[in-house]
Amino acid sequence: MSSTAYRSTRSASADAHSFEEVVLKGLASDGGLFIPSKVPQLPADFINTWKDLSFNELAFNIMRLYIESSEISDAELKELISKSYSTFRHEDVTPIEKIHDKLYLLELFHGPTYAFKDVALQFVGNLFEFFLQRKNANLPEEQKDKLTVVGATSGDTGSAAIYGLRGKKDVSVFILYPTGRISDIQEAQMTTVPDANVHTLSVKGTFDDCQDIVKQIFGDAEFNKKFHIGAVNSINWARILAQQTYYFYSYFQLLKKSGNDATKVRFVVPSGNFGDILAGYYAKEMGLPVDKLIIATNENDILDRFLKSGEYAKGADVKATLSPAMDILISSNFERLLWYLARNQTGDDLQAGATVAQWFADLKTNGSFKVSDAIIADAKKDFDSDRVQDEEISATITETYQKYNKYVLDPHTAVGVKVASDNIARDNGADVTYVSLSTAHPAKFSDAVDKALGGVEGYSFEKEVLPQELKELSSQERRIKLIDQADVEVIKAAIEELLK
Ligand SMILES: Cc1ncc(COP(=O)(O)O)c(C=O)c1O
Ligand SMILES: N[C@@H](CCOP(=O)(O)O)C(=O)O
Repeated sequence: MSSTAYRSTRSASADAHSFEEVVLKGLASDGGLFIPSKVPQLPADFINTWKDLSFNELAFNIMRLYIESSEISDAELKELISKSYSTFRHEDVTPIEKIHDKLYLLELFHGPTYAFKDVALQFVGNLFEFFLQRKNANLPEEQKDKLTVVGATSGDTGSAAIYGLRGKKDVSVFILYPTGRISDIQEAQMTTVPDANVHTLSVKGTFDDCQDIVKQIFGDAEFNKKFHIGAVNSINWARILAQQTYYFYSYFQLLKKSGNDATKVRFVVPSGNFGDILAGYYAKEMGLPVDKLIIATNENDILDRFLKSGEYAKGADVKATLSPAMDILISSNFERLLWYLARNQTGDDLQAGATVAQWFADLKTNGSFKVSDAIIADAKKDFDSDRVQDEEISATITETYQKYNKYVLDPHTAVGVKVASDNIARDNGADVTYVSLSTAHPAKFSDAVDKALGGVEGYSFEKEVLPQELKELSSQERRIKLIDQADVEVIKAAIEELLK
């Protein structure tokens, strides 16, 4: 049975949206995020019937539970999935790598831009194209629906969105990134793409400024009506949906690799905007036997502070860390989890919407809100958290390289590995296996990797880490448009101008 009625996290009234509407709108008009109010449940014998499926077959089975076949037929969904993952370099799409008996890495960086975002954004790009082609079939050019995708990035979403959408018919994409706060390779990936439908805006400010501007643009009814704004950030439900597959796939891979020995499985997820780990929450809620989901943050630790104190507080300034893609003050996707936590208290969807709307109004006016002890206790049934400092990131990269066959971690993955290792030490030999998500290829973050490994004898970034494809980017011409004011009106004007 599929779970097809989507609603907004901030709606206090009966609210039902189709999958297509949710994907094309991105953000609800009340500022909330779309969610399936009922999480579908797995078939009772899913372990036996699903454990030997390929990545694509699993993706189909999972997505089928969330998308009505009257919206996308079986054949169409299979075709979308197969097209999306044909661009990956690894036959398993997202393989797992054993580090030691208790720790596995889930490698999510085998897609076109070497980051976990490709798993969702290759699919989202094809989905946009599918819906638009269907809508626009047989319409004269001037009546065709055109989508203007506007996204904010701290480096990885932008490149993955651009590679997912470049050259797509009837879609233009605008990516805002904070000037000087992304790595050189990330900027090269985004700005060397020559397709006419791709635009990048380098904004003087932080990622949170960019994310805020994007949300303001979604809230601007007139602009939205004129340009049909679409979302590629994880506020778009399709991102979260597509990311669920690798929790299932890695669970089954782990069962095989460990000879069915992995009884308690915990996923550790380097987290910023809370999209990646939220996909794991849905997998767990559907019935995947995950013991815990562990949020690993860098020093921008709003999520870790929340789980420890119950207060969701923006904090002071964002800190520039060695894991820049996670330098985020407000985790926009956390709102989805908050809705389920609020609903668990009363069982009432409408009441949950009113509660979440109030929390976010408080966040806007006071910079924080606090939830009850009961809600925190509920969150802790599924989640645990920890924060990692820059020195620990460097030490983890060095230690992993030296101890585990020269395996090179990217700094975000190192945040997860550090948290997993601390948990393993605390478990004191207990039978728990950790799968830590490897969210980017180390080549994307040469500064952090070189800082950790530069002094290690025999190490060479060029020879051991940098793929030829990324090496070639450095000599390509970049198109950089600087925006020296993090201001929504300035950005809107730039978008209008470029669309002309
Ligand atoms: C490499 C990398 N790791 C981790 C994260 C955090 O993921 P999320 O924002 O889904 O929590 C990001 C950015 O989102 C990222 O680019
Ligand atoms: N770390 C992200 C920030 C945007 O997050 P998203 O997952 O909501 O798109 C990035 O790399 O851009």
